[in-house]
Amino acid sequence: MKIAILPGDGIGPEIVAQAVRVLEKLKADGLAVETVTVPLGGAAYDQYGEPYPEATRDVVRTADAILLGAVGGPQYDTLPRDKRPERGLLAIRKDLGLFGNLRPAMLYPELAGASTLKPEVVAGLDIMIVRELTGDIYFGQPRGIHVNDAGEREGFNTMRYSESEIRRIAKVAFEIAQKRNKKLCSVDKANVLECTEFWKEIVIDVAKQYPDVELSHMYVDNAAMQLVRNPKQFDVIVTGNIFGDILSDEASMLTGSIGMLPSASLDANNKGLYEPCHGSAPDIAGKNVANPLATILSLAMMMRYTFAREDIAKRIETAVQTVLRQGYRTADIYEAGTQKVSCSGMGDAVVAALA
Ligand SMILES: NC(=O)C1=CN([C@@H]2O[C@H](COP(=O)(O)OP(=O)(O)OC[C@H]3O[C@@H](n4cnc5c(N)ncnc54)[C@H](O)[C@@H]3O)[C@@H](O)[C@H]2O)C=CC1
Ligand SMILES: CC(C)CC(=O)C(=O)O
Ligand SMILES: [Mg+2]
Repeated sequence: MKIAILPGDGIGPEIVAQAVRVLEKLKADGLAVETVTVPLGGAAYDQYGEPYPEATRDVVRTADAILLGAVGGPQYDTLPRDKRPERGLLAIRKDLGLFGNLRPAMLYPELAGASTLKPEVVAGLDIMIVRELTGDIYFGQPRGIHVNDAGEREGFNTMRYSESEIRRIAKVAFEIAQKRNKKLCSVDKANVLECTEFWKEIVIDVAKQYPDVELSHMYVDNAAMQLVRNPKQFDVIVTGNIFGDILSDEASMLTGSIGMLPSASLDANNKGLYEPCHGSAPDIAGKNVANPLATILSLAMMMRYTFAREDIAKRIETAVQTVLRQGYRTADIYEAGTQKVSCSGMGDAVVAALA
């Protein structure tokens, strides 16, 4: 397993260090793992003047899988736009063709009290959000800030999806739905946006190849509301890049914290980049208080999707469940009666539970 490690910025290095400790434990137990650490985002800009430099590109293109922390920070917000850390993240996703972003929102029963919803509303919650990751308004041209014909400054972005982009992500979502509860909800804003009206039309067409999957459609505003009203009505959600970005952050709070939500970003051959759904959390960076579990759970997803090692994925996920059962909590999921631990303290507990 050739794994590229991209710590990134803010809390990135702290949380990735804990996942690397898990990897080292697996290696000590006999797993053939080779890692190379390279910068992305602000860290890459600091070293190379580019958020996705050639040195990083060369390594990630030949790696089997990539583990990323997060990128970004206020110190980079005034850079020219193409130098900003977030552009480096968009660039690596595009460069590697990582169009399929899986974001599972699952409630560990031990965290029922940390969820923002009542325990009876979230008990057993297990939703898979399938977010398209290399199209939509995050990539569409034209984009920019200019002076318009009326002589006024204007900002603009373009929401675009080609038929093939919609078909391939719909296929991913239908296949995941087939392996789960055969229920797929496609989220759009087809009532006002042509781009997502087209999305809906193509998803309906792809559905003909999956007659065993029950397809429904929901406008994104209603979906945002339904997620906090009755989240268990959803099993698999498929949506575009921006709606999936927003809905997955929302869904994370049902599981207790954004620090619990892992992700896999896959190409057509299951080569993948694995990262927590959250950002670089500059407000808590360098304090050793961030929750590393989303990153550790992303490593489990790597074992499952890229390396087809369900046994190792389960071993990591069981270790996470064990530490939660033992009562260890980082600050974001802390409740009275549990034991507060630091980011590295949580890493210690997970490594110990892996034994
Ligand atoms: N995939 C990535 O690399 C992403 C990068 N970003 C970037 O991250 C920077 C900060 O963005 P924000 O909007 O503040 O979002 P954020 O997700 O970094 O933080 C939002 C809130 O959640 C908390 N939080 C996030 N992860 C946590 C963890 N593991 N444990 C405990 N608390 C956690 C933070 O402390 C903060 O209060 C920006 O530069 C943004 O562009 C944002 C989202 C994704
Ligand atoms: C920072 C953005 C490029 C991405 C984002 O928020 C995400 O992928 O969750
Ligand atoms: Mg996001």
